[in-house]
Formats: sequence, C-alpha cells, structure tokens
Amino acid sequence: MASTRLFLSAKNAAALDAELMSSGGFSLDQLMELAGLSCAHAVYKSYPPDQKNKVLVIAGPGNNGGDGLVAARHLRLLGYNPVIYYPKRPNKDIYNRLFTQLQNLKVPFTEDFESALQSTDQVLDAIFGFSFHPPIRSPFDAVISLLEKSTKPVISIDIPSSWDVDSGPPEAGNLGSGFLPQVLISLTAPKPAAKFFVGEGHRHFLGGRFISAEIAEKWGFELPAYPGTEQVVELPVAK
Ligand SMILES: NC(=O)C1=CN([C@@H]2O[C@H](COP(=O)(O)OP(=O)(O)OC[C@H]3O[C@@H](n4cnc5c(N)ncnc54)[C@H](O)[C@@H]3O)[C@@H](O)[C@H]2O)[C@H](O)CC1
Ligand SMILES: [K+]
Repeated sequence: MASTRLFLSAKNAAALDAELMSSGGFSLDQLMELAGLSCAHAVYKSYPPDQKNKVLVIAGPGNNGGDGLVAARHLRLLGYNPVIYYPKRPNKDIYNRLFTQLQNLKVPFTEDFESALQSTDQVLDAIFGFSFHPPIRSPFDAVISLLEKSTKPVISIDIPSSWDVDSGPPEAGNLGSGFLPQVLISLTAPKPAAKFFVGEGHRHFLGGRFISAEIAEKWGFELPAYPGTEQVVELPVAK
C-alpha cells in the first residue's frame, strides 16, 4: 500500500487547482471528469456492484458536487443505481451539462433526502470539498445531522463534509463531530483533515490522476505510484 508524506492545505489546494487551469492548460471539465471517474472507481473497489446497489449521491453547490455528478454517471455505467440529492443547483453551464447527461441516462433526482437515505445501500458525500468554511448552512446542516445518526456506509469525496479542511472534525458536541465516513477519496493529495480519518476497516484512496511529479514536488507533497492503469491508489489508514 502506498504512503504519502505531506498534506495539501485548503489554501494550497485552491491555488494548485487555479494553476492547473491557467498555466497548466487544463479545463475544469477535464479535471472534474478525472476526479469523478476516480471517485466511481473507489466506490467500485469498496462496494462492488451487487444487484445494482443504490448509491445516494449528495451533491453540493460547488465543484465537489460536480465531482459527485460525474461519479454518478460513471457509477450508472458500471452497473449501480445512483440516486441524486442536489438541493442547491447553481445555474452554471458545466453543472447544467452534467445534469443533462444524467437525465439522458435516466438517473433519478430526489427532493426527499430522508426517504432516499432509508432506502439506499451506500451514500456518496459530494457536499463540500476544499472551499468549505464552517459553520455549515441549511439545507446541508440537516443532511449531516441525519448522516451522523445513520448506519449507512458513507464515501466522502476529498474531505468528510462538515470537517474543516485544515483542522479536521468539529469539536465534540458540534454538528459534524459524530460524522466519520467509511471511505475517504482524497483528490490530488490528502488535505490536513485526513489525519483524523482513522479506524479499523476504514479505507482511504487517492484519486485525480492528473498530477505530474514536478507539480507534486513544487507544491511539497509526495505522489504515490498509481498501479498500472488504475485511477486510484489506496493509502494506509491508522487504526
Ligand atoms: N485539483 C483538484 O483536486 C480538483 C478538485 N475538484 C473538486 O473541487 C472541490 C473544490 O470545489 P469548490 O467549487 O472550490 O468548492 P466546494 O465544492 O468545496 O464548495 C463550495 C461551495 O460550498 C459553499 N459553502 C462553503 N461553505 C459553506 C457552508 N459553511 N455552508 C453552506 N455552504 C457552504 C460555497 O458557497 C460554494 O457554493 C475539491 O474539493 C474537489 O472535490 C474539481 O473537480 C477540479 C479538480
Ligand atoms: K465531501
């Protein structure tokens, strides 16, 4: 299993993202496609499709939500039954196109989060990524509260939503302090909050295979070797 040395702070993650899309020559679509594809592959490795598992994808208002929409499309094509809860949908071209692609694949959208949670097999948390700033606002506060009480396995994209990107889970007694996903998929490089992602049986993947060794060195993190054609590499989790 690969190991990584250093973490990418919220500030550096945003700056690196901007660099990839300026001097790096990438478009947001390209990065989001590779990020979302790696998330679908991490779900596949953690919960292989079994009689068309239902995966409830919670998509937030930013690009973390966009990764979730891309992952939902790939999950559908991999044999899952994704259902999407997308309560705050900004009217932006990239999200509108992802929405159209999902509609064409007949992926359902739901407005009833509570019922969808009861009937799902797994949850894909694509609510917030590296631009989240606590405290969490409506309607996602109620969503996190329900996830804290639920026993459904959760796979979080980039950070467990409600955790501070740099300092980790909220203090005991605050919303989100009881939220610990089963699987974390870090994109580009783990964020400092990933230090708090621990526990027997929990799995941590790194995805977003678009970083060169030169970029990793420049931004001060170690890039583990992706095996063969894999879109994710598994990282150790402390017990
Ligand atoms: N290079 C990469 O690794 C790539 C990562 N990608 C993914 O993009 C997210 C970061 O996306 P961004 O749009 O910057 O922000 P978020 O999705 O984290 O959220 C912004 C969104 O959330 C709202 N918000 C912030 N705080 C709160 C709050 N307390 N309560 C409610 N709402 C809040 C804010 O207003 C915005 O609307 C990264 O993590 C990856 O998942 C890309 O796919 C490209 C490549
Ligand atoms: K997330």
